[in-house]
Amino acid sequence: MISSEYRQSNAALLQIKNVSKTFSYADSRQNHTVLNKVSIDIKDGEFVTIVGPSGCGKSTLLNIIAGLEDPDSGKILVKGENKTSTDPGRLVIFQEGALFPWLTVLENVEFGLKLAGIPKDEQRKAASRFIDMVQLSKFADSYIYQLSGGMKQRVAIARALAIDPDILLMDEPFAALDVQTRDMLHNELLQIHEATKKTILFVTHNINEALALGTRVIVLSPRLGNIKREFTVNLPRPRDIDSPEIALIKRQILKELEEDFQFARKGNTIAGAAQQRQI
Ligand SMILES: Nc1ncnc2c1ncn2[C@@H]1O[C@H](COP(=O)(O)OP(=O)(O)OP(=O)(O)O)[C@@H](O)[C@H]1O
Repeated sequence: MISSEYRQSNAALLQIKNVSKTFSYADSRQNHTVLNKVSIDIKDGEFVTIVGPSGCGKSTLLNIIAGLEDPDSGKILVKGENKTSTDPGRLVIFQEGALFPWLTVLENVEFGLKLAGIPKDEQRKAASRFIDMVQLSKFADSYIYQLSGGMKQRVAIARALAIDPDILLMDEPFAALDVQTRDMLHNELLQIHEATKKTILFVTHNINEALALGTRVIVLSPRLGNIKREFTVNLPRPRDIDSPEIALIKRQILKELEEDFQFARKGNTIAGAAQQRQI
């Protein structure tokens, strides 16, 4: 829960400060610097999308923010507090919802609440509220294996919301779904954002998805291991992805990424780029 003083202070809820991460490989002499001093401030209630080509470090950044992975240097601050491990205040929803197939929808959503020691009747009340919010009330007693991919992702969203995190971290949660289901879930997620005012950080390699959802779109570059450019999208949502305004921003994003696509096609890494600059 965020205090009213904190809301009034207008400070960033989440601060990513100079985060760097390099992976080394036993079978290769080359290291791969995926994130190179990345800094982002996110305010309470913002819906920020991060877009970038496959392999640019989106998941690595999200995992570091969630406390699932350690940065080599840099810090993650939430409400000004340094965070170094996972906690229910920062929850990730993955592409595969990571649900328990042997439990029902209701039991899955109640699970985290049970772990948090919430009394049984409150568990039921909170779980039912969020199952209703993702429009799955009729399926509360269904088992996960009986659900479609889109329904599973709705359960994952309900389960995360029930725990009332400060920040919802979403790692390409709709990437495996068909286009119609994805569009439907975009609209549902926007309604949920409107209703709950949760802070959401959503990563995707899909520019349309980033532009449909985000009030701010951050373009991550694998060549820089950092932010290439940031766009504020001051257009009402739900948005018409084919509108001239969106098409204009999309062209700008593609232009920003063109260099990176060429760079990635050559199989380069940031370490390689640094070496090239020295030559
Ligand atoms: N644990 C790890 N060990 C070694 N290399 C890793 C590890 N995790 C990620 N990488 C490498 O870091 C780079 C960035 O990976 P990451 O998954 O963060 O990218 P991404 O932008 O999320 O890609 P995608 O859109 O395909 O999911 C990739 O080259 C990947 O192979």
